[in-house]
Amino acid sequence: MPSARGRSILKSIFRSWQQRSHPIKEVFGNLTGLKTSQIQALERLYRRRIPQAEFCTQELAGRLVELSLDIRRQIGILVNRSGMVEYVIVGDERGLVIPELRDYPLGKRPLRGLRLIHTHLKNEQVSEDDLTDLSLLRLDLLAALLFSPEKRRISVQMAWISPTSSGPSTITGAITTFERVDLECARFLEELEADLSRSTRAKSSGVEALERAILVSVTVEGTRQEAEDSIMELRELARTAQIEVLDEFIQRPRSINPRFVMGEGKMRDVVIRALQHGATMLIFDQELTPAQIRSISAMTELKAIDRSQLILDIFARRAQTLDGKVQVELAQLKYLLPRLTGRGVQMSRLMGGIGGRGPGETKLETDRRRIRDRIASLERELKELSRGRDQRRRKRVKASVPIVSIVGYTNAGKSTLLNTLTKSRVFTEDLLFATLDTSTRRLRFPLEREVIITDTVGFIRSLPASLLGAFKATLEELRDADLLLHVVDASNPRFETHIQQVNRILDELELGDKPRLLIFNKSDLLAKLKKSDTIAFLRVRQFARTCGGIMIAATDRTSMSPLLEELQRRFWPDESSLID
Ligand SMILES: Nc1nc2c(ncn2[C@@H]2O[C@H](COP(=O)(O)OP(=O)(O)OP(=O)(O)O)[C@@H](O)[C@H]2O)c(=O)[nH]1
Ligand SMILES: [Mg+2]
Repeated sequence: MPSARGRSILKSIFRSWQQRSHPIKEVFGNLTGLKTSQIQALERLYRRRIPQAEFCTQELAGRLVELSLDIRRQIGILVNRSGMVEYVIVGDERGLVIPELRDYPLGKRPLRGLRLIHTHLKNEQVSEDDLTDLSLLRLDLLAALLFSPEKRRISVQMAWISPTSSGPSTITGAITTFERVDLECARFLEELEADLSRSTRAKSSGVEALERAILVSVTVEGTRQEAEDSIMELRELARTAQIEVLDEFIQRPRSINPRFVMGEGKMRDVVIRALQHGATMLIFDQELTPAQIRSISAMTELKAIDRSQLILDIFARRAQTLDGKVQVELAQLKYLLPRLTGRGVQMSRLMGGIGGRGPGETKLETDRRRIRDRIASLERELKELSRGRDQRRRKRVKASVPIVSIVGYTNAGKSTLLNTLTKSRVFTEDLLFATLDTSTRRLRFPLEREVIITDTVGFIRSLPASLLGAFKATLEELRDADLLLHVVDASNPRFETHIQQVNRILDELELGDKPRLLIFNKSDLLAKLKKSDTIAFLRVRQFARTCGGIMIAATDRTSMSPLLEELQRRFWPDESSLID
């Protein structure tokens, strides 16, 4: 549970988003009940300068304590690396709320460039809430000025973020008298920042990932198991996009927070974890609205994207042919259009995707109108391309060669099957969405018989509507198919969900009544599955038996016979076996 103060920090940050601009030298916090002279005294704190070598002068510390005792509230100042006071904040007896640090965005730096020096009226030590502020806001340093009226002396306790073997964590120093603080401030911060940068880099070494992400799933529907399966797939998608996944969070609240999707407490945990691991982005398993993306990235100072955008991004990387490229750009623009509100920053945040592979930097500045024009022109181009496809199709239909289309969940082994059957070399890989473009090959049977086989883009749950729309053109070819080979990865314990999802998408494409043959692929891995997940193994075997599915290993040519026989039986039922 976040502490009361933790919550109030978040709330104050939320609130301050709405207050777009503020006069620079305003005193922050609740000033009600203060006399004008007291407010003026607080405002005068903005004129102070601290020499770079010191964290705070003794004189200024004395003044803060004095004012604090006068108004009986905590007072804090945020000081930048040049020793200038950037924020003066008034709290209450027990704490203070740091405003949004708009002029000090974090960017890629490990520390904010601001230190907090604040008074503790009751001589209490650095608290949990202090440490939360420190790590959440990544302050350079936090100093509590403690004051005991009996001794009439100021003591100091400091805390800072330090790299440790398990990631950055907060260190709290001992309480000491002001005179005995021995800190060469500028150098200390410089070295600390360098150490933190080094440790984050070292942690993420290995595969040079473009981004480091924390996955978040927030759902009110379904079981926990479903959420876990789905996030596991999101992890695979991230891997395909060469994103390093650092951690995952699943939250199943009673209702969804409309602004941040996850609850505020969870949000805080996520941000702290992001800090610890040096994450650069959050990926949500659920679709986010444009407003949610904006709120979350403003709040966390991390890029936030959803599953659809991740899939779009993968497609953008993978598109090879003109057809594929046109379709992906079309899908990206269609995804973007309703999300444009006309502000440059928001646009680039959305378009940037991962490592900025949106439809191009110059297009970022184009307005809705131009995007619409572009969509129209891409659609024309696509129509042109599909005309060529139509002609080829017509030829095939005329030649009355049976057409078999391979469909199935992504990574099921569709392209491998096509390759093995037709001895060709369509690109296959153990990543999602290896295939974006349909490939067509001939499969020859003896006695001059042949069928045409097409490989298609893999399906996935929550395929973004814009993508499905864009790929409808290529998937049009499925309409001509005499038979759909629905390839299932039998070694995947979630095979049933995959089958359902594929069936659902086929229905959506109005292909529900096409003759279909279920192919259970990767049978070579079943022995392993039997050991690791016996129940899944029994389920898949049972399923294949009851639905008349054919077990194969697409990587092994010799396992193809039952499939070839079945094809032959379906297309040339009168012929006796042609297979050797
Ligand atoms: N062990 C084993 N691996 C297989 C088999 N068939 C395919 N694979 C592997 O599964 C991975 C995915 O194969 P692809 O043929 O690219 O799958 P796909 O269905 O075309 O995938 P997308 O194009 O991404 O939708 C590759 O690493 C293949 O080598 C099989 O029978 N056994
Ligand atoms: Mg493929």
